Amino acid sequence: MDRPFLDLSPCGPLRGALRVPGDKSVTHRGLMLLALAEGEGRLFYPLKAGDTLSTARVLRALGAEIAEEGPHFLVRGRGLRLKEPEDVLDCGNAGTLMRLLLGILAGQEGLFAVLTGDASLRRRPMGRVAAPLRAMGAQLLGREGGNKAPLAVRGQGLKGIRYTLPVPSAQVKSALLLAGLFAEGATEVEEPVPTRDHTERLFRHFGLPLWVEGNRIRTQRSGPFPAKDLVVPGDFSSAAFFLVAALVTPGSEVVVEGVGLNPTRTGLLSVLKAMGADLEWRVLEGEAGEPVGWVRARHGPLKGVAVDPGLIPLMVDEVPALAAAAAWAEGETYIPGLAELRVKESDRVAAIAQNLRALGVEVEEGEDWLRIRGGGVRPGEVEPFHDHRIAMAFAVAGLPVGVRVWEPGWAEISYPGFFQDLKRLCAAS
Ligand SMILES: O=C(O)C1=C[C@@H](OP(=O)(O)O)[C@@H](O)[C@H](O)C1
Ligand SMILES: C=C(OP(=O)(O)O)C(=O)O
Repeated sequence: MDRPFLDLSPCGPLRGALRVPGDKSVTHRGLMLLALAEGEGRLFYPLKAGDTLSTARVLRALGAEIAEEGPHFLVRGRGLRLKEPEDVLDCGNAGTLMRLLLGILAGQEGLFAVLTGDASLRRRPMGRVAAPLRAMGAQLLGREGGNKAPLAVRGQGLKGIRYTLPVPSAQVKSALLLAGLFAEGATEVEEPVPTRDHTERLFRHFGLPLWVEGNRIRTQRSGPFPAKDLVVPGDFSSAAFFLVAALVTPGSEVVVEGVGLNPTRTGLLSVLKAMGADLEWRVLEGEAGEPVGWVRARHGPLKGVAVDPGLIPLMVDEVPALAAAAAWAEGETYIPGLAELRVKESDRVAAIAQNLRALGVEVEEGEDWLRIRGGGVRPGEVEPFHDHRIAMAFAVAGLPVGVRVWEPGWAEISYPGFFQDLKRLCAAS
């Protein structure tokens, strides 16, 4: 069978301004909370891509009305009570959808649902949400004792628990906070290291119960709450590819506008700065409690660094983009703390190592670390391993010299139009 590919010829300087699609994490959560709210609310400038369209489809099967209004979504919520779906709920490729939805469905008393996903999602660990949800009283069954989808859930009366996250995961934290909205008593999550806090910010936006003390986040059962419009900022994770593309391509200068700059997402900026990157950014406004602004990146020399493992949860989806920058840096970059990358859409540690080697870069791979010897790449072929971030990161790594990207369509999971935007900025020079 012929596999699709895209040949990117060597790109001259990238120049110009760009708005990236809406934030994926905020879109998933905005749709879910509006589906649980009472009345109609609009989600302005959401991400409409593979993952979030899966969320819209699944929420419709659970009785929410979701209409498209140009680029926006108009959602009529169910007032906390979802409808029993008539068929299996297909979460596609979206881990965030499956894990957060398990939290919501666990507390929908009497409602039965089966969740599945594509081959990648069916390989990913769900025990991390199933175990604490069961401790709250959830009834959950699935492959490997509830660790792998397909998963069946029958909603129950839940009881709040106190839970310390064993892995830094905003998805686990969010699943428990969402379940806590339906549980008796308080639900408290302690996170040893900070992870993205979009759920907390959206709870505040919708006036849902929330207390944060240091690294402890608490909620409790909520009564019906009214829908409220929400503006979705641009996705920093999508912006990251263009920032790195500009940093590694001689003569480039790119500005990404209207992008979310939530500090629990922007760890990459600190690491790139430490590498000597010519980067500037400003927060200009807030939307739904999320800081939004612009970031400018100019090409210049980069040097290798040893990354602080504590920063990884604040840039967990940007490690493939960082690896692309490291390939062009002078000297060695050491990236520890990568255990979680092994259980993403692909084994990202292995996928990064393999693609760097395919582009002629020397790399050492440990169980949870990478050591990348920089100095530039040579033309080659990139294998996404069915993973959007790998496809985009290595398109960028190879951009200055030209690269073939196999199955470029994977980028559409989080960024429809990625390659068009890339070509437009290259052509603008
Ligand atoms: O909560 C979220 O929206 C996300 C959390 C992260 O996953 P983990 O919670 O598994 O770290 C991240 O990798 C994913 O892309 C989105
Ligand atoms: C890990 C990701 O998403 P998810 O876990 O929602 O599939 C990602 O977008 O990089």
